[in-house]
Amino acid sequence: MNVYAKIIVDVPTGGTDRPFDYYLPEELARAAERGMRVLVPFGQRKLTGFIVDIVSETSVEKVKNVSELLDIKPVLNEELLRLGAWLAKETICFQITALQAMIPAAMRTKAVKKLAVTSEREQLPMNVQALFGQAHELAWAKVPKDARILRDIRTAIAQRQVTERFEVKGQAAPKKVKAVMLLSREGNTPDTTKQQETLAYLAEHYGPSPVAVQTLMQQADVSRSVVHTLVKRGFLQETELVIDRNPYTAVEGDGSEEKATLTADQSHVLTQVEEKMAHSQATPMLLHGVTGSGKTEIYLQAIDQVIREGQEAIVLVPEISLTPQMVGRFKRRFGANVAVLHSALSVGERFDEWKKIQEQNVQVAVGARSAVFAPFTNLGLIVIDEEHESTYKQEEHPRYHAREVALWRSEYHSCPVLMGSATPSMESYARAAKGVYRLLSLPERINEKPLPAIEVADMRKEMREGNRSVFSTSLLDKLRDRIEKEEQAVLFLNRRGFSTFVMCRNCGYVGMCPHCEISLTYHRRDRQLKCHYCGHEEGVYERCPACESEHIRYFGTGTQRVEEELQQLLPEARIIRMDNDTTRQKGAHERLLKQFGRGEAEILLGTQMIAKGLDFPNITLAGVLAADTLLHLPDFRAQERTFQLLTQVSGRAGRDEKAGEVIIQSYTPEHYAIELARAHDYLSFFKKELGQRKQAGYPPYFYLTLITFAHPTFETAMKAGKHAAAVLRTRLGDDAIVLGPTPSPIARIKDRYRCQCMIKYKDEPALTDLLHDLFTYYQKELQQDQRFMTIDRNPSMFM
Ligand SMILES: Nc1ncnc2c1ncn2[C@@H]1O[C@H](COP(=O)(O)OP(=O)(O)OP(=O)(O)O)[C@@H](O)[C@H]1O
Ligand SMILES: [Zn+2]
Ligand SMILES: [Zn+2]
Repeated sequence: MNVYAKIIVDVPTGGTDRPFDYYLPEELARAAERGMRVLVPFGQRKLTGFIVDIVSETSVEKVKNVSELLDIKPVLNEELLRLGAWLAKETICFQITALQAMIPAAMRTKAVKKLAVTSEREQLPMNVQALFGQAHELAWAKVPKDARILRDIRTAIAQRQVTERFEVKGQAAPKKVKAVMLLSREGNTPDTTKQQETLAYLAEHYGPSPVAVQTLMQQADVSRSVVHTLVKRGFLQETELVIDRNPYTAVEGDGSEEKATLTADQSHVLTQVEEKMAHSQATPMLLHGVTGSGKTEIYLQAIDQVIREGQEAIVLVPEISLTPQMVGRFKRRFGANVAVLHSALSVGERFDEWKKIQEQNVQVAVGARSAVFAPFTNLGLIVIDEEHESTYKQEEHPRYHAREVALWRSEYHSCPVLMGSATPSMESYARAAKGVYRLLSLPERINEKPLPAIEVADMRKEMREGNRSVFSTSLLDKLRDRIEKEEQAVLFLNRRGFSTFVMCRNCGYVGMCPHCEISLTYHRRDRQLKCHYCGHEEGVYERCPACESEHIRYFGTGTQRVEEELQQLLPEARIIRMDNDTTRQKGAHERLLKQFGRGEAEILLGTQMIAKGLDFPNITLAGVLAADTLLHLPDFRAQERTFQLLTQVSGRAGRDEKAGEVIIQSYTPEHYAIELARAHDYLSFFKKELGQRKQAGYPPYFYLTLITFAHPTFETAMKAGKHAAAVLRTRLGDDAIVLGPTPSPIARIKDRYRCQCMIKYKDEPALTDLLHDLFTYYQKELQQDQRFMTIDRNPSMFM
């Protein structure tokens, strides 16, 4: 009997967006399974593809052979294959794009796949032993694709005698750091007690083993010069240490931490979650809990129950809250039973974590957006922390929202989804209000600690009274007070809010990108002007290109400028700045937070990245420098985002014994988003905002789909837009509103003019098919250029 594979090949174009039939030669047919990757001849090339089905007949006359199997076992199981088909349909993308999104990047790049022996060589089957010879590792390319060998390798993998690894060129090189080790210098005594203590610490904790200098400095709290002196005097020897680049494997935790005794509110919530788990009900639950109310503790205890039932759990966390601090909480509770999936990991490391899941070595996966595809087979719970975060939406194909994927998987596995937030998204809270989601709530902080008092500083008034600084009098007073009391403060600055551009003060000329309709950003460090959309760079101007005047003003990056001003105003303050510039280096984020945690500074000044997850007892003041900057972005979610951000930032203050205070600086203090954040009144905000959304026809009343056309000539882009709008208007129901085409808010990117159509609708069952038709039509129109048209369903960005 002949066996054929239906294969989705890796060519993301309209014409190839269907399975192609290939013949499976007998020796491959025995090993082949749905969900494996293969190499196949396609035109003149060899391409990778996914087997989506195996059949015994084909209507194709000249079928070609599958050249090679690339996997020992399927990388996509039945569930994920189905999910892929659903993703492609719902988000309007090619099937290959959807399938690729679900596997680790290592499998998509030119990584070299290797097999490595992980046990006694003698235990391996003879033919596998022979294959490895004396080597410890073997490139996959060298493995004969013979069914028997493949089967034996597969058994060896199942028995953990052999493992698969990916090596990515360059990235895989292990990182070396400076280290020291103890030398015995009997009879010699160090000069100072600090030196003595350091040696004692080393002897006790590391014995004769080397330790990284950085680690020693932190753990034993010594300066580099002490270490240096000990080396010079022959007590220590300098050496190098190969360190694990994965910041999370270093995160301690053996799973021994005890559960907290829950408060009555917490118990009530947990009982409801466990009830849904016990009955295998795919109920979506929205946990609305104020900041510091103990939501994470509930996740931990619910997951504990999942583990005891022998099931698995996924925890989604926004990228920026996925700090070692956060991961540590899971590791302390569940130890090695946790895999962490994070984009900060190298491609190879992420594959290693993914494999722990695939090989069922762990029951918990914690990760950012794409962790929603974790290949578990027996899910008992999916948690989405900070469910309102916009980063759960992927802004490139496939443009999926992790929440929607989670809901799909929860149906498949009949398990609940638990979404938590102090400021739920309008969409989710509306669904909860309608009873589509079960609403759970934690209205109070742990131990009835009060939420911090919030004061709004009216910056217009400050200005009128002659204060031209970015700090209100009140904020400055309170900062001085904290420094005196040896307490700490966090200051938040929205990155987008402050000028980072260059302007001529004589003629008003602003440096713009020659390819994109957007001003260039000034990078002080390398004295360059850069475009954040296309990467265009130019040197800073000495004279204005328009009028030749020398009066050019270069605004520093927002936080840097603010730091300088703050230091001038408060010379005694020790400030730690956290922004993209200071955290670019790997591990810098964590190092700065640790410094702050140890009290090495009174003020932590930063961007979005400090708004979340900080849990330091000594923070008693939080300040928002410019609350209005987010408010006035051209986006219907601007108010909602402002409210969320202000609430998050406020949540950082007074989480422990000492009470907290918050100052929000604003030019429009009477705006409801600011006023209601001040009052800690989510519900009123929700109602007010809901009214606005209804009036303007936005979600949760209407669904949105955004279609963007881009082309080197403006007319062509508009023409396509007009055509699409006309088709949509005739084919959609009377309730649907088609807006545009209009030029996009950013009218040109990478030399392509952009215009957009917006569809607002309530119920359009035919829309998905119609969008697919349009997509296919425009794909054909324009052979090579894929960027011509993008379709974004439920968009979260409108630029
Ligand atoms: N039942 C409990 N008893 C004592 N302490 C608790 C309890 N539950 C949580 N905590 C502690 O209270 C603090 C806040 O809890 P947690 O971080 O779980 O809240 P959260 O709602 O997730 O916070 P946020 O959303 O603001 O990050 C933590 O330090 C946590 O260890
Ligand atoms: Zn000028
Ligand atoms: Zn540009």
